[in-house]
Amino acid sequence: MLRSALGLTEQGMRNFKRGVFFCTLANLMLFAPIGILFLLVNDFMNHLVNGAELPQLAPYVAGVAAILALIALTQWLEYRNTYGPVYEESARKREGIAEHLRRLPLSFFGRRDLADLTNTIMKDCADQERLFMHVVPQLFGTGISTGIAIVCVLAFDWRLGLAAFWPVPVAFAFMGLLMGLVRRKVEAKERQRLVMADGVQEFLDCAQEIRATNQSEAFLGGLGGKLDEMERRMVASELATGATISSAQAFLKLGIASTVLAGAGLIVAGQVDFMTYFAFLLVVTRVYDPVNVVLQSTAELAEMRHSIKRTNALSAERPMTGATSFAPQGHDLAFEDVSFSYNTGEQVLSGVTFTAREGEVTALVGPSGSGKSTVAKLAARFWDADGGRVTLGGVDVSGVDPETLLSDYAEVFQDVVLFDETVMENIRLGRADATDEEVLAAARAANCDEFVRRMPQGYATRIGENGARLSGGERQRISIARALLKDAPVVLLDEATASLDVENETQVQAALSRLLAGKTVIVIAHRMRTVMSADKIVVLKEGRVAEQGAPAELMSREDGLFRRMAELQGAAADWTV
Ligand SMILES: Nc1ncnc2c1ncn2[C@@H]1O[C@H](COP(=O)(O)OP(=O)(O)OP(=O)(O)O)[C@@H](O)[C@H]1O
Repeated sequence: MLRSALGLTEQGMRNFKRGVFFCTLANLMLFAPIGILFLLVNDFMNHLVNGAELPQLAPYVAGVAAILALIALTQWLEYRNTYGPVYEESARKREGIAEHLRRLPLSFFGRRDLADLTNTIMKDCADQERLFMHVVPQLFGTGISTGIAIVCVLAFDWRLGLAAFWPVPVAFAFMGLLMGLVRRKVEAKERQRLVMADGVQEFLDCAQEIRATNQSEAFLGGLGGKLDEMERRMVASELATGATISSAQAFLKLGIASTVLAGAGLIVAGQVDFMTYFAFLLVVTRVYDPVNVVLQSTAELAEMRHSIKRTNALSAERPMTGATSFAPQGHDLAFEDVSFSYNTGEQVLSGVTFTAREGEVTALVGPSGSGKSTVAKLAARFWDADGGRVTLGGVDVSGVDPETLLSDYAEVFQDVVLFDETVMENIRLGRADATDEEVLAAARAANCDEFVRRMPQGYATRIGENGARLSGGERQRISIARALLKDAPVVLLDEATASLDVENETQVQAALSRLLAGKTVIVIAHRMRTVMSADKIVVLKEGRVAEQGAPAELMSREDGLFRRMAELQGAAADWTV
């Protein structure tokens, strides 16, 4: 319960308990000098009032030295049990989140906006790291040690104890009453921070389009508005937090006054001796400091609660799981009455049934938005179908672990993702254990060799963030080289569109023909040449299979849809064939 509220792993909780223990010990040790001072003053009073011997200072000095050593030891133990383990816990948590994200279905990434997700991984984890280092163990430790001190003091003299400590519950009750308001302000600030981060990310993502359409000023104006709102929310949050804490802390000061008054009254009535009164005055000057710390930290907890809630919500997302042993009978890929909708609820595929056979090229054609890319995504279990099933070699892919399944797939999509690494490493992504020779062979087969050798350091050239220095055709050939290296039995291919020039297109086609030989190929076809040379065509329209068959067969249908499309190709611009 507490572990989940604090968002800790099991090991983290064990370390946390140790941290709290040593923090409590360190705090209790800080009361010890008061005890020594009390004993010393008591001896002196005895000497002055009763004529007892002048106390020896040596034992007190030794006592103080021993206590200082003990304080140093307990603080060192507290430090060791909070700081180091917090870094480890933080690393564990980040690794856990990364591992979890790896297994989440793509539907999750569609639902969550990326700025929010980045915020959770980076800022929330860092916030928790800071708070678990500087605030939470100290909050618990101080709370416990102060509680122990209060019980001891009450046992010593309950009347003076009450006079000293009555403001403590009042201050906490006051905090409790206003915490709802503080939390709301903190959450509003955090929401606005996300809006802000979204705006900045959008600006960076669309910088080129914004400039091209002369929208920079308008866009920056909008961003400025979000920044102003952020500032307002931050001020409101700081104000609510600060005012609540200061007011609660002000209550505590009343305890000093009530102790002085009650003590004076009890002395006059002869119910308390001067030394007891003196001891209480010493305790009162010391005991409110840790309570102040607790009050301060309680407000910080409001912020932490928000960030823990978000990391916990992320961890609670259900990952995609499945069997890690996968033994398909061949590699025919079959869609059986498949229906599917994205999170929006709109039906994207309905009753889709077709088989892409091993050794054949199956071309998907249809208007923009008819569901071709969605079919390709379902084939590789990037998403799970809502109805019907997708099978590979007779095995339902929804029962197979996504990573195991994907080892049988190679994808060449239009939006090729490249990393700011060397060309060699970008190709090696196809198969991590490939040797340099194998990478070079794949690059040659994908017609990358010529343009790579023209680069300053050849295969050792870094290609810039997302391959910014490469043309569309070059990027696609790198992606084909990756797929060749992987040599998976199923290839999903989203053909490049008109962005390729003639030379590039010829090179890409030659590379593709090597990649596709003997594989189960699903191609989202954009060129007539590909469509006509496919073994089978599946025509999609509004998420349904309108027609399917060999190109010649579909062309021979008098009033067939595909035939009409092919004939009207020039006029019907929105059909991708
Ligand atoms: N991640 C997503 N979330 C919500 N809806 C989506 C998502 N991806 C696609 N869609 C919707 O699903 C429908 C089918 O899209 P899909 O990309 O499969 O079509 P397509 O035939 O490949 O289109 P195009 O030829 O333009 O690439 C469209 O209405 C699209 O808006």
